[in-house]
Amino acid sequence: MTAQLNPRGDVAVLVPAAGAGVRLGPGVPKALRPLAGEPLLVHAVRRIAAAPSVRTVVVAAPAADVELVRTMLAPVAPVLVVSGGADRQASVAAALAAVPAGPEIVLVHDAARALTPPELVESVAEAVRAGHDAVIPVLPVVDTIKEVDAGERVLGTVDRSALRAVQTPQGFRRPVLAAAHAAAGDPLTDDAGLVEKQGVPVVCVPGSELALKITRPFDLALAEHLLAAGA
Ligand SMILES: Nc1ccn([C@@H]2O[C@H](COP(=O)(O)OP(=O)(O)OP(=O)(O)O)[C@@H](O)[C@H]2O)c(=O)n1
Ligand SMILES: C[C@](O)(CO)[C@H](O)COP(=O)(O)O
Repeated sequence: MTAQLNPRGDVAVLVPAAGAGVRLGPGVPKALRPLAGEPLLVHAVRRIAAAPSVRTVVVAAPAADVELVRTMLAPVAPVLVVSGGADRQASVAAALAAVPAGPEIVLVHDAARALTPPELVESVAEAVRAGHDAVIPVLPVVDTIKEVDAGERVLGTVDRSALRAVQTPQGFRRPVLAAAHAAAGDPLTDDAGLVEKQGVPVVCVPGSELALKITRPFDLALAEHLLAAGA
């Protein structure tokens, strides 16, 4: 039987969760590290599953932890779990290959963005449903940005008014994401980048500060505080 959430939903969410978390410091793979007593991945999947449009969730887990992740997520939501790859792009490709027939909108969402609210999942999906091929949530850049050389000498100041910090979930019409991954070459850091290479327009929607990527120890501490404050 296919693992399904809302059978009337038109969205599949791919959750790359196979990263090591090197920048977070030594320990188990990042998606399995505890945040307020539960693994990051549990927080992430619980919020995805609360989005009414979501029909299918496919998690790309660390290769050695596929069974562990299946057991861990069974009480949270019906999900498919596959083995992730050597980089994020390979993990997304493995999850994409496991999406059953049905959903015509595919979102890609980092397990590391564990506090992302279901409303952001819905707003990205809705923008794809409204006719966009590819949609990314973004925030304005708040710091002054300098370009530097290899010796950390400043070459100049970048005009930040045209820059955006990109989050996930990133949403795509399913054939658009499939074609972009089929044509993929060297790994890129996000799926929109693959789609851009195909010449497909990518549009932005407002992101959420709660969708921060837990990357360094400070981010984990911040996420703990946000949860304690009711996020
Ligand atoms: N081989 C990989 C590498 C990353 N990811 C996932 O891609 C997301 C974004 O990656 P990032 O936050 O950079 O995680 P890590 O690669 O684990 O971080 P680091 O570079 O610090 O090791 C994470 O949910 C991570 O689990 C993945 O599924 N497979
Ligand atoms: C996809 C992403 O979350 C967009 O900001 C990000 O690029 C992934 O992080 P990584 O550290 O580059 O893997």
